[in-house]
Amino acid sequence: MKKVGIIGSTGYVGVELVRLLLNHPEVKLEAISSQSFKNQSIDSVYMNLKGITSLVCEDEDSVINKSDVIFTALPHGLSEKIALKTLEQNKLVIDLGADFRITDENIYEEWYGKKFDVADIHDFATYGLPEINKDTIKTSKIIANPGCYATSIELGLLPLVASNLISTKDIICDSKSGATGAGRGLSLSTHFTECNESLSAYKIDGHRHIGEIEEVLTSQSRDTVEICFTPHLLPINRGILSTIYTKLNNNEDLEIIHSVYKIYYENCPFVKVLDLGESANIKNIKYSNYCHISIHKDFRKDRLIIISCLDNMIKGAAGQAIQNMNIALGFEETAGLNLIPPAF
Ligand SMILES: NC(=O)C1=CN([C@@H]2O[C@H](COP(=O)(O)OP(=O)(O)OC[C@H]3O[C@@H](n4cnc5c(N)ncnc54)[C@H](OP(=O)(O)O)[C@@H]3O)[C@@H](O)[C@H]2O)C=CC1
Ligand SMILES: CC(=O)N[C@@H](CCC(=O)OP(=O)(O)O)C(=O)O
Repeated sequence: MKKVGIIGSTGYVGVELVRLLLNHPEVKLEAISSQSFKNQSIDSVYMNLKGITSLVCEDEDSVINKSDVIFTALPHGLSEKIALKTLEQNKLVIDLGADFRITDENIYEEWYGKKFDVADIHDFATYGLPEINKDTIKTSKIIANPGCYATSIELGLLPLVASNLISTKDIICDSKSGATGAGRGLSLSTHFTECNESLSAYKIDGHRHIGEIEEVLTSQSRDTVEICFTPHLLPINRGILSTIYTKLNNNEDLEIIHSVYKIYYENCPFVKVLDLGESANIKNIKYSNYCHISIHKDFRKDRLIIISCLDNMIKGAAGQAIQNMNIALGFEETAGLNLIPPAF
C-alpha cells in the first residue's frame, strides 16, 4: 500500500485531504505536518476526527521522508522548495496551491508580482486537470492542482474553445464561492456578521485565477482566450457556482452545443452535463467530486449561458488532488471518491 503525507494538514484543504485519504482503499495516510500545531494530534485541532485518527503533526521533512506521495496545501509561494526535495527523492508531489499552475513565467509574474523562485523545476510540473491532461499526469513528478474557480470555469468552457464555437474574447465569468474558499485564517470579509445575509463581489479589477484560466483555455483553443471574471463571496460554507456568458460564432442550436458537451465529457467520470432545461446548482454537488454543467441560451439573442458548479473543497481542491493521485499511481480514477452528494 502506498504511503501518503500532507504538508499543511491543519488548513481547510489539508483537513479535507485527511478526511478523504483516510477512506481511500489503496493508500495509507502516514504522516501530516503543521507549524502552529506541531506535536499535537489532528483530532485535537478538528474534533470531527475524534476516535477516527489521532495522527500527530510533524515537521515537513518527516512527512517527505515517510511518504511516497506528498500533498502540499500551503499558502502561495511555499511549495517550490518542497518540490525541490521531493524531486531529489524521486517522489510525487501534488501541490494544491498556485506555485506550479501557470507555466509561462511572464504570465505568472503579471498575476503574482514575481518570477518563479526555483525556475528549473517548473519543467517537471503538469497542470492537474484530468479532463485534459491525463497522459502527462501519469508520468509527472509535480502535479499542480488547479484553482477552485479555475476548475469550474475551465470545465464550463473547454468543449466550446476546443471546437472553436465561440468568440474567445467575449466571455464573461460571474462566479460565487462559499467562505471555505478563503481558508481557515481569520479575516474581516469572512467574519460571520460581515458575510452572513449578504453577497459581495471582490477583486473586481483582477483576480489571480484569470492568468491560470486564460493560459489553460488558450492551450486548448485555436485562438487566444480572454475572459472577464468577477468572483463573489456567498454566505455558505462550500460550493462554487460560475455563470458564464459567451457569444456563439454561428448561433448553433442548443441541441448541437449540448451534444458537443456530452461527447467531450463522455469519458470523464466526474463531469456531468445536465439535460437541456435543467440548471446546475450547488446543493446537488456538495460533498462530492462532481462538477455539474448546464447549458442555456437567451432565446432572443445568440448568447450561450453555461452554469458550472462544484464543491470548492473537493473537485476544486482535495478531491481533484486525489483524482490526480489515482491517475498518477494507476489506480481507478474514482478510487476513494465515490461520494454521493446528499439530497439536502
Ligand atoms: N480553500 C479552498 O477552497 C481552496 C484552496 N486552495 C489552495 O490550497 C492552499 C491551502 O488553502 P486553505 O487550506 O484554504 O488555507 P488555510 O489558510 O486554511 O490553511 C493553510 C495551511 O498552511 C499552513 N501554513 C500557513 N503558513 C505556513 C508557513 N509559513 N509554513 C508552513 N505552513 C504554513 C497552515 O498550517 P499551520 O498554521 O498549522 O502551520 C495551514 O495548514 C492554498 O494555496 C489555497 O490557495 C486550492 C483550492 C481551493
Ligand atoms: C472565497 C475566496 O476567498 N476564495 C479564494 C479562492 C482561491 C483559493 O482559495 O485558492 P486557489 O487559488 O488555490 O483555488 C480567493 O478568491 O482567493
